[in-house]
Amino acid sequence: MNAILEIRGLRKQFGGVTALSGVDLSIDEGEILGVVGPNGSGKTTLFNVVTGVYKPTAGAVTWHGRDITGLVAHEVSGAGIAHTFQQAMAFPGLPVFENVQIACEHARKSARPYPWTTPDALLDFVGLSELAHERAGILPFGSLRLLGIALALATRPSLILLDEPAAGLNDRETQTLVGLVKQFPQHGISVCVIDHDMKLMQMLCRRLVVLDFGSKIADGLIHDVLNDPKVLEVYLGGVL
Ligand SMILES: Nc1ncnc2c1ncn2[C@@H]1O[C@H](COP(=O)(O)OP(=O)(O)OP(=O)(O)O)[C@@H](O)[C@H]1O
Repeated sequence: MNAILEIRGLRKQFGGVTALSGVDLSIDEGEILGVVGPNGSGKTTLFNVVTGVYKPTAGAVTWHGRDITGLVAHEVSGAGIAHTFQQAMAFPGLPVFENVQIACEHARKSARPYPWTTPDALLDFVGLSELAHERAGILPFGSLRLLGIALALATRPSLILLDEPAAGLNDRETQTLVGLVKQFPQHGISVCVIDHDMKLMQMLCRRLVVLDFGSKIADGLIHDVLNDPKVLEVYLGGVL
């Protein structure tokens, strides 16, 4: 496979806390990669360091062969990497449509054909057209998550990092989310998804990475990883 993102020796220290202790990871073109791990294992920090929210303490991030280590968030977004957050990042006082419109106005220039170039197309894709004129702040939780996806897609990414996209969603909303995310690769968008929900991971991912205390302890086909004794030990009595 062709790696589009390569992470080498990534380390992040918060004072005395080592959130990432030298992680190597690659994401292939067209794949949906899952990242799991117990609370505090460094998953969100990994996304935050890749997307420029935090600067790494050491290590390198390469995107399509270009060193993007330490770029700030808008530069990473401009390079084609989008990020959805555990907490929705919409403007709560503005209508849904305007939220998406603002994001579309900041879309990067990309020569690649893109299926969702207008707010209407994005809202239609995520199923929020009927709520276009509601204030984002009054949306139910599941709809807010879908808005977060529309905002990320509006930037025209070729890689999207999803941080616990199904947390708090009911089964129907989770199925909707899975249906959307599975379409991304056919539109040239690779995916890396963090979640605690192994059923979700099995629906979405072929490959799974496991972090524990800031280190990668497994990386392989999801079936193999979920049967790896090291992984079972980490999750013993837990979510597996
Ligand atoms: N801004 C910060 N300042 C200080 N410590 C932090 C900060 N962000 C994360 N940490 C610490 O780094 C470690 C990894 O946290 P992180 O949020 O990346 O884990 P996680 O795997 O995403 O956890 P969860 O599954 O609970 O979201 C934890 O010990 C956390 O307390």
